[in-house]
Amino acid sequence: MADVPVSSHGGGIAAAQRWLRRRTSRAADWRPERLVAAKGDTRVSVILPARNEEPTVGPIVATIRRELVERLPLVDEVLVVDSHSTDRTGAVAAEAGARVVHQDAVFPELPPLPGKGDAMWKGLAATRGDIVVFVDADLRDFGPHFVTGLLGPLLTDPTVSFVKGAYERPLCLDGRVEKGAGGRVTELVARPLINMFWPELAGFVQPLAGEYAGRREVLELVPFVAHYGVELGLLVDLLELVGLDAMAQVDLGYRVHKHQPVPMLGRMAAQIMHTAWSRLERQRRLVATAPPSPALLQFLVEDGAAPVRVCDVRLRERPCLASLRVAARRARGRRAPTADRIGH
Ligand SMILES: O=c1ccn([C@@H]2O[C@H](COP(=O)(O)OP(=O)(O)O[C@H]3O[C@H](CO)[C@@H](O)[C@H](O)[C@H]3O)[C@@H](O)[C@H]2O)c(=O)[nH]1
Ligand SMILES: O=C(O)[C@H](O)COP(=O)(O)O
Repeated sequence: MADVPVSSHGGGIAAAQRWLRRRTSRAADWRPERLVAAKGDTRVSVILPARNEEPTVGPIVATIRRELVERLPLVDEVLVVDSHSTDRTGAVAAEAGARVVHQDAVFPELPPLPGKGDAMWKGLAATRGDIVVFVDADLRDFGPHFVTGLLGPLLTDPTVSFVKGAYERPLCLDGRVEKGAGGRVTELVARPLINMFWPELAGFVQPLAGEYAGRREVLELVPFVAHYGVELGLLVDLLELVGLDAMAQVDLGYRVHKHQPVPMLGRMAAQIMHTAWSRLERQRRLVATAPPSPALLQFLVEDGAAPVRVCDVRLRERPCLASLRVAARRARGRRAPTADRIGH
């Protein structure tokens, strides 16, 4: 494929390249002892959304507790949000020392929603940290540098609001390891979409990485897409809210995780496309005559047959937590005017 001449790159790509040089660091740049000194009174919460991650959630939680709670006082709370698991994820996480909440037990008055983004939003609501770190619960090679790397820019630079993990992603299938071949939805869907519509974000090496951290005051001001669109939604919304220079990325090295089957990746891709559509509409860059179809018809080859399945991939999202808290306070004020108002 021919290179595009530099002069015809939009300003967005040029901004992304400048940002890449200025705002990218490596996990090894952030010595944990230096971070403990920089932390002061800042409280740090680590949240793991987890659905059926019995084999990996325990070692991840145990490592965080041993290295970053007991050996070094860097992390103040570790929360696992059990996202409708049907295995022993919750029990294993609790045995390893995490606080565990069930996704639907947070804001039980709201209609339940499935999905990773919803689990993260519930985790944000159920924790107190000034800085919140999200880590996927299916990592096979987890080390404390995943957390310390993400905390580095946030604990040492008040102008940074959000930090995303970057890494090399092998594809490990059937005992074979293919270097750089992982992240199929990233490469085939998310990266092209980002370059087309939000080129300033093109410097994020792993825009769909599930490992990232942010300041609560900022994370509570953006909505969370309930499904796998959550990563793209957050990047686009945070770009609008805080600007590119308040975002950073940290190279965390190498990441091995549980690969999902292709039909599942198809659904993930569709959810990401719906998220992109919603942001383009919200930013008034798309005037649609009709909404996109919420259905994805898939052909699943099972036992030699090819059953057809229709999946609902429409966008569902949770509002920004800050607005929900204001609404809840108002409602409480209406119900119990005297006690509530005197106390606050
Ligand atoms: O309904 C769900 C689905 C997943 N998860 C958890 O979310 C994490 C990531 O999910 P996974 O299914 O392993 O996603 P990947 O196939 O690894 O997808 C990548 O791309 C997704 C789309 O952006 C991101 O959400 C992921 O973090 C990123 O790792 C894991 O801890 C899951 O257990 C939930 O908590 N609830
Ligand atoms: O981030 C992605 O692109 C998806 O999670 C798929 O990742 P995989 O190709 O490494 O399974």
